[in-house]
Amino acid sequence: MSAPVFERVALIGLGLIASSMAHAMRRAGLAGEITGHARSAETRAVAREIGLVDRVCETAAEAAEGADLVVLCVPVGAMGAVAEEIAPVLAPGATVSDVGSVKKAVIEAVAPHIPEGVHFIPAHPLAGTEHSGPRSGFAELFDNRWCLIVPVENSDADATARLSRLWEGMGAHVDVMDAEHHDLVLAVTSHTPHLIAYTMVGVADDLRRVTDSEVIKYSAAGFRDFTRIAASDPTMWRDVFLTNKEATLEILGRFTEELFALQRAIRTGDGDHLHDYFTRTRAIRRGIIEAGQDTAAPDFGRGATRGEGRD
Ligand SMILES: NC(=O)c1ccc[n+]([C@@H]2O[C@H](COP(=O)([O-])OP(=O)(O)OC[C@H]3O[C@@H](n4cnc5c(N)ncnc54)[C@H](O)[C@@H]3O)[C@@H](O)[C@H]2O)c1
Ligand SMILES: O=C(O)C(=O)C[C@]1(C(=O)O)C=C[C@@H](O)C=C1
Repeated sequence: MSAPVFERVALIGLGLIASSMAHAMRRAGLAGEITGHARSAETRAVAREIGLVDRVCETAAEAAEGADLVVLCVPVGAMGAVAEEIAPVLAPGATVSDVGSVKKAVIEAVAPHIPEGVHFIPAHPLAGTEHSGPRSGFAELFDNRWCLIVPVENSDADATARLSRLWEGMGAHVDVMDAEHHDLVLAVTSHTPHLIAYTMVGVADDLRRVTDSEVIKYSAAGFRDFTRIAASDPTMWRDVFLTNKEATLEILGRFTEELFALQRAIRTGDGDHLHDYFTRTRAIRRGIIEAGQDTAAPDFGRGATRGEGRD
C-alpha cells in the first residue's frame, strides 16, 4: 500500500472510468478520501448502494470543494459545463484533470474556467470496455495500459509529475503528448475503428431483415468483436465524433480511398494487391503482440448491464 498521492480526490461523473479509478485508487491506497458526483439521482443511488466512493454528493461543486484533485469523468461534450460549475470552489494549488477521449476540444472547453493558481492537466487512459455506469468499473482496467497526459501551456511540472504518479499507482504506463497529436493518433487507433464497427453492425442489422436473423445466428468471431465495440455508449461516441471532427474526417478519407482500392482489386481479380495488403496488415498485428501491447480485454461480465444506473 503506497502513501496517498492526493488527500482528497473528487470524481465527477460516476461511470466506467470513474468507478474503475475509484477501485484502482483504493486497491493501492492512492487517495485519502474519494468524493463523487453524477448528474442522475439513479447513478448516485447506485454509487451509494455499492459504496463506490467515500461520499456521494448532490452537486459537482459539493464533491469538488476541498479536493486537491478533481477528475472530470463525464462525456466530452459535458466537460465545459462541469468545469464552469466547479470553478468557484476550486482551491489554489488544486489540480483539475479529465479522462476525455478527445483532448483539443476538452482543453478549449475547460481551460477558460480554471481559476488562477489551479493546475489543469488533461489526461486520457487508453483503456475501456463497451459497458457504462457505476457498476461497470474494476480495479484492473488500467493495468499495463497507457495513460496519455496532455499538458496545457504553462502546466506545472510538479503537478504533472504528481498526476503521473497517481496513474502509475493505478497500474498504467504514462506518456506525454500534445493535444493535436493525441487527437490524430486516437482518430486512427480508436475513433475511426469505432465508426467502422458501428457501420458494419448497422449493415448487418439491415441485412438481418432480409435473412431472418441468420447474421446473428451464424455470427463468427470477427463480427462478434465488431458488435462488442458497436455496443459502446452512444452519448460518449456521439461527443467523440462531434469534437474530433477534423482528425476523424481526415482518417476516414484515407480509409475510404484504401477501401475503394481493395474493392477494385476484388472486382478486377487482382490477387497480388490483396495478398500484399493483407501481408502488410498481418505484420502490424504481429508487431503489436511482440511489443507486448495485446492486453486482451478483461472479463466484461461484471454485473453491469449497459445503461444501468446512468443517465
Ligand atoms: N468508455 C471508454 O472506453 C473510455 C475510455 C477512456 C476514456 N473515456 C472517456 O471517459 C469519459 C467517461 O466515460 P465513461 O465510459 O466512464 O462513461 P459512462 O457513460 O460510463 O459514465 C459517464 C458518467 O457521467 C455522468 N454524467 C453525464 N453528464 C454529466 C454531467 N453533465 N454532470 C455530471 N455527470 C454527468 C453520467 O451520469 C455517468 O455516470 C468520457 O469523456 C469518455 O470519452 C471512456
Ligand atoms: O476496449 C474498448 O472497449 C475500447 O473501445 C476502449 C477505447 C479504445 O478505443 O481503445 C475506447 C475509447 C477510449 O477513449 C479509450 C479506449
